[in-house]
Amino acid sequence: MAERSWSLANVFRGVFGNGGDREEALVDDDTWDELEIALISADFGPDIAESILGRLREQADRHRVTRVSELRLMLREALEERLAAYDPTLRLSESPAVILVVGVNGVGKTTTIGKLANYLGSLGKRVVLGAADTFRAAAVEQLATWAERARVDIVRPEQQGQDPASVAFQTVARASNEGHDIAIIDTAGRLQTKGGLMDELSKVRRVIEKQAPVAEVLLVLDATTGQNGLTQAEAFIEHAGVTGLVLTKLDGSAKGGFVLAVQEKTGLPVKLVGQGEGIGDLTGFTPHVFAAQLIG
Ligand SMILES: Nc1nc2c(ncn2[C@@H]2O[C@H](COP(=O)(O)OP(=O)(O)OP(=O)(O)O)[C@@H](O)[C@H]2O)c(=O)[nH]1
Repeated sequence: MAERSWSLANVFRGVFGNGGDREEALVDDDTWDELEIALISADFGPDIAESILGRLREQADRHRVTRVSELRLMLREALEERLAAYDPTLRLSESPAVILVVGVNGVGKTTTIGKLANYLGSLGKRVVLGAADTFRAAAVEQLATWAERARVDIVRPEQQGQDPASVAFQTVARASNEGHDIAIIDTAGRLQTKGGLMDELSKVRRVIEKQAPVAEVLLVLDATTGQNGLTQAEAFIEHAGVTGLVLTKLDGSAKGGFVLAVQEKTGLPVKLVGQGEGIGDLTGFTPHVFAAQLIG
C-alpha cells in the first residue's frame, strides 16, 4: 500500500518497528510516550489523543498485551471504529441532485468541484456546474477550465457581479430542463464580510429550493491548516446547513489525525478527500482503508 505523507507509518516506525525486530518488541513506558507524541504531532488534538491512549492502555491491561505488534492492531481497530461512527455516503438520489460547495478562500473548492464532476462523469452521470462565485472573473474562468477538462456543462454569470442566487437558479433550471443528474454550485469564500456571505448563501439556498431540494452542502477544509482552518470555517457550520466535509491537500500534510478530530469536533462526516492537484486526486472516504493507511 503506497505510503502517504499523512500516514503515521513513518512516525510509528520507531514505535511499532518496520516488520523487523521492533514488531516483536515489548510494550514499555517509552512505547506509550512515543505513541502519545506521534498522535499529537499527527493533529489528533490532545483530547482525542488522550482518550485513544486511555482506551488502549485499558485494553492492553485487560488482554495482557505485551507485544508492540498487538498494540498496533488494537490502535488500528480503535481508530477505524471511531472514524466509522459517521456516514461518509454522498446522498445524490434526487434528480437533479444539487450540491452546494462552500468554504473559505483558497481551500480548494473549485479544484474539488472539477475533480468531483470528472468522477461523477466517469460514472455516467450528467453534470452541470454553476459559477455562483460571480465577483471574481478569474473564479469563473477557473471553474470553466475544470468544466472543460471534466467534459461537463457550466452555467456562467451573464455579467460580473450578477446575483449568485440567480446563477444558482439558472444552473438548477438548466439541470431540470436538460436532464442533468447533478448540479454542483461553486460559491464565494470571502470571510471579511461574514454576515453578508452567510445571507448570500441562505439566499442561494432558498432560491435553489424553489426548484429542487439541496442534496448536499459540502464544506471544504484545507488539511494543512488543521485546527485553525476549522475555526475559520465555523460560520459555515453554524449557518450553511453543512451535510458533509471535504478535506483537501492531505497530500501535503502530515496531519492525518485531523480527519478524526474534524469529524468529532463538528459532528459532520468526511465525505471526500483531496490528495493532489490532478483531476484524479479525489477519493471517497473509507474508514477501514484510511485507518489501515494511517497506522501503516
Ligand atoms: N496539493 C494539493 N493542492 C490542492 C488540492 N486541492 C486544491 N489544491 C490547490 O489549492 C489552490 C486553491 O484551490 P482552489 O480550488 O482555487 O480554491 P478555492 O477554494 O476555489 O479558492 P477561491 O476561489 O479563491 O475561494 C490551488 O492551487 C489548487 O491547485 C489538493 O488536494 N492537494
